[in-house]
Amino acid sequence: MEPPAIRTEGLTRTYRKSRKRRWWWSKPDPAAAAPADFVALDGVSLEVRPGELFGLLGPNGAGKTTLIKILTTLLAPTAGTARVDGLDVVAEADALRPRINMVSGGESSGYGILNVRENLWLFARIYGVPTKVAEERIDRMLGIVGMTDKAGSRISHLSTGQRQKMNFCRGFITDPKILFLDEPTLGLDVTSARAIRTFVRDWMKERPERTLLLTTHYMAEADELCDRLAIIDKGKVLACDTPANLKRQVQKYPLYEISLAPGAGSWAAAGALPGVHQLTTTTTPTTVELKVSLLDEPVIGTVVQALVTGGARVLTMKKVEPTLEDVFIELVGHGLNDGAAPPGAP
Ligand SMILES: Nc1ncnc2c1ncn2[C@@H]1O[C@H](COP(=O)(O)OP(=O)(O)OP(=O)(O)O)[C@@H](O)[C@H]1O
Repeated sequence: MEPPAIRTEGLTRTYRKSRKRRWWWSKPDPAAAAPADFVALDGVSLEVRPGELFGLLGPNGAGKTTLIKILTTLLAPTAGTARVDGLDVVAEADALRPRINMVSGGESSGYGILNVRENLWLFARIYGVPTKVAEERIDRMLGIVGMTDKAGSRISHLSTGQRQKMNFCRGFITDPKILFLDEPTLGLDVTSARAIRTFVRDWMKERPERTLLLTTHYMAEADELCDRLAIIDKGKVLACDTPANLKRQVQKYPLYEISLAPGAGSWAAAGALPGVHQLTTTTTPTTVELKVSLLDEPVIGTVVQALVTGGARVLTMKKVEPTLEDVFIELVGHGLNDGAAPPGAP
């Protein structure tokens, strides 16, 4: 039987916290405790099947990159085990490396004095891809990201987004069995991000044995692309399922979006009403957006009444279907992109 594409058991990674800086004239304090290690990954057990497009969804600092670095042999775990394509990422790293590839949206790899084509060709040759095949793949990939006209440009002359697209091409040129994409569309314009998503989907369909692990902050991207995904926060996996099943978990709570005029009144009382399950707020330049999930449908009347009594001016209100963001809020207590901010009062 084919092994799982990725399997981790109790995977843990701690980082050593640096000691507080001490001036040379100050005396060492023998009572000062050594700083505790920081746990970036905390006992993660996951299984990704061959052929899956699997997502890791979590806020900044959740541990996604740490996990990807361990799976791609760039970082050793502190405890636990990880196998990729059946191979142990520590003991069998050399055998594993030719089968995988990794692209990180934020990285700036490549040689500035070489042009785009030369950089990609060099990388393909390091992986042993024959020149003719490499040339064909380079042409195809540059076409997909709309950079055919930049093939002869030195990478030191590229914009940040163009560099990122070149790196994206690099990930596919070796035709890896298992590919790791860390935030592939971070900061790209809408059209480029859409082209990349379409390509990723087509690439997966082309050969059923390919596996792709993707991290993203973008809920819609995770929802659109991933067969299954793990929601990760503070180094722990909080949930792992298909996007549809995850959303089903929160479907039992009727969900409303309410737009308020900014600066008018208070919504704090609404969040504390009995029957209100969760209330989160987002402030836009023109409105304050409330998202309220309820234990029971009729509670919406009480919520609106509390808002009006508090002096808030309701602009629009609609019932909505849950998104992955709502699953995340349910699990973590705040939105993916708004830090640890609790539902707040004005
Ligand atoms: N080399 C390091 N030394 C110390 N702490 C580190 C190191 N690398 C990462 N960390 C910490 O480990 C935690 C997890 O970081 P990681 O980069 O894995 O998160 P992430 O989920 O990829 O976040 P982001 O979405 O912001 O990229 C963070 O709190 C980070 O500060």
